[in-house]
Amino acid sequence: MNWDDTTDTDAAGDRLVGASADGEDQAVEAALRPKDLGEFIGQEKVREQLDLVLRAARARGATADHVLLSGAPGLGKTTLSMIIAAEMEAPIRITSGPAIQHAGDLAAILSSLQEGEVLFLDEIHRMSRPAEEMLYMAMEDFRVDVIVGKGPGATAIPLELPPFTLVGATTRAGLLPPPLRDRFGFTAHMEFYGPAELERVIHRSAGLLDVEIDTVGAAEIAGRSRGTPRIANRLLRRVRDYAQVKADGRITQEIASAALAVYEVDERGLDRLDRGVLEALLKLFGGGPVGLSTLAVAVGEERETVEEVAEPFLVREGLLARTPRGRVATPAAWVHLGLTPPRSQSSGNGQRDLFGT
Ligand SMILES: Nc1ncnc2c1ncn2[C@@H]1O[C@H](COP(=O)(O)OP(=O)(O)OP(=O)(O)O)[C@@H](O)[C@H]1O
Ligand SMILES: [Mg+2]
Repeated sequence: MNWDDTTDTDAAGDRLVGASADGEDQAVEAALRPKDLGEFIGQEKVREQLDLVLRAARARGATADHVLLSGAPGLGKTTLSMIIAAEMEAPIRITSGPAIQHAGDLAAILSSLQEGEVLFLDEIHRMSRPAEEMLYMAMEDFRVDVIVGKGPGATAIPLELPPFTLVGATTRAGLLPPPLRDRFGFTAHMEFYGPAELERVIHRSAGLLDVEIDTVGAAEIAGRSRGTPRIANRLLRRVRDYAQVKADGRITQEIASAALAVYEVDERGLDRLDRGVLEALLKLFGGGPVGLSTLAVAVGEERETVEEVAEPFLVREGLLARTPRGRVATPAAWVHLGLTPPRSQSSGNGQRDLFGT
């Protein structure tokens, strides 16, 4: 699976199905975060492996190995970092790659860590090069060289650090330089969640938000959540609003689908932008192939918005393919929009392989 290109650009504004956290998410997410590994839903392999790593470290009375968490936005990286600290009964310090511009910024943080502390470095792929190089030594030898002075007179003063656990998070593991990747003792790849797992996330969150929801109501929301707990929680809040205003507050399947129809999130989690792109591709260009720029003009969006915001999910869902000749709709796209492919579709416009003819 390739989620390296899952980028939510500002161009798309605050989408209900966007995977990045908006202001409201940030405010409520703290309350919805699972607090320990047992509460963390899904990601079985990651959970099992991490459990072993942490238990073993605890049994040895040692600081846990450095952990790298990689995965698309909203899959639980920040949540897991906090769980790691909680499981180790260690304090956690939170910072991010973009916040560390100079090696000195990092030296200041590292030198103030307590023994056993968890340092969570979000968006670790966005750290500056000099800071990254300082981090190599800190991770391996628990030591940094602080450079004092400039030019030929500059001297490096070694500084011992207490043992600590670095938890790095990245949505783009591919962008990490190998020397950095290699210094993590354990790497967890977070996958998109299946519908059953998302249902559990929704039931759990509904409980915490004190909302009544039935099984089919939760399934309805789960199916539209694009494999992402953050989106599941956000859709749940919007459905809750609707249930409160239009009904008795209880979430059923009818309420969930009526609410999400209002917000234009369809059964598979496509929103207006996604559907607009697909519709243009099918109705105006007979399913393609069509160039990205032409497609973007047709939907009245920036090229980047179509490419970075709409397409990754459509590709992941198997509704659209990027080919050397342009964008092509798959047979599933025609089915999803309830349209019939034109006859010429299967006869020689570059889609042979896709249509199996
Ligand atoms: N496995 C899970 N079980 C229950 N809830 C989860 C799980 N994973 C994530 N969540 C919920 O989804 C929300 C988003 O998770 P989190 O902030 O950890 O994602 P992230 O991977 O750090 O995203 P980003 O890349 O944007 O920083 C949280 O509020 C959390 O409650
Ligand atoms: Mg995060």
